[in-house]
Amino acid sequence: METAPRTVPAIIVAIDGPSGTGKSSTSKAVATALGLRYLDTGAQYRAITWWMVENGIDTADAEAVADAAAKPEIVSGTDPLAPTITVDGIDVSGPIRTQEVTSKVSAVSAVPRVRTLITELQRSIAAGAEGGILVEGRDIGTTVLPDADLKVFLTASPEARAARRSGELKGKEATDLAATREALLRRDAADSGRKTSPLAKADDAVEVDTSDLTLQQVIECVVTLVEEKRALR
Ligand SMILES: Nc1ncnc2c1ncn2[C@@H]1O[C@H](COP(=O)(O)OP(=O)(O)OP(=O)(O)O)[C@@H](O)[C@H]1O
Ligand SMILES: Nc1ccn([C@@H]2O[C@H](COP(=O)(O)O)[C@@H](O)[C@H]2O)c(=O)n1
Repeated sequence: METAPRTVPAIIVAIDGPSGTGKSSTSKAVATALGLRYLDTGAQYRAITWWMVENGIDTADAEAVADAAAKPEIVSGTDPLAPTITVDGIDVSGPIRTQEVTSKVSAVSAVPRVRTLITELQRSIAAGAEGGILVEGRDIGTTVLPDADLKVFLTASPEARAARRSGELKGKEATDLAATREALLRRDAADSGRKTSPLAKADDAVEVDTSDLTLQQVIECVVTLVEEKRALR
């Protein structure tokens, strides 16, 4: 008797956590290893922030941001080996990483209308990912995909995160460790303190403290968690 080939059911994985805890690096590697699509939701909030700046909208004016929020068309490519992000057809993968965008993104992402629109976009991308998807951000497990099969919440000490970020910036911008640490903590405080869908750990998320783990160890840990979930389905 012929047996049908065993298909792996699509799995939805949510990875959340504060800035610099390793969400993007871990998520891309895990999605690549397991054949999942990958969505960087921070890039989407950065993209809408970039558009506001480009179009002269005061990002501190929540009403102006809300009024303009539906205008840009944001498109995310979900190949974990080459994720892409465009706004109205323009590749913004570089410009969304500037200091200016980083310093303004928390204000823009706190505007409820922005969150509603971006959350809808994220849910439609996840629903269309036939082979499963890994979505990383701040509110994926709590709000965007509360029924995700696996939720992981990455943490790391502010010192470890600042050291990692300073390592990235070396040679490009000033690498003052204390200033980097303060900037990270300021962004976390704004993201955790907003009213709508703040940065938070879902009750059913597995917390992984990455402070003393190498990136490879974190990747292996998350791969194991996904494989355990898959085995149960
Ligand atoms: N466990 C780890 N050990 C050492 N370095 C790490 C580890 N995890 C990530 N890194 C490094 O830390 C930096 C930040 O990682 P990454 O961008 O993945 O974090 P993030 O949580 O996605 O940050 P953000 O939310 O600000 O986008 C990168 O340079 C990455 O290579
Ligand atoms: N689910 C999310 C993801 C991100 N944000 C906001 O975007 C900022 C940038 O995120 P990075 O991961 O690229 O650093 C982040 O500071 C948040 O303000 C969000 O609100 N929800």
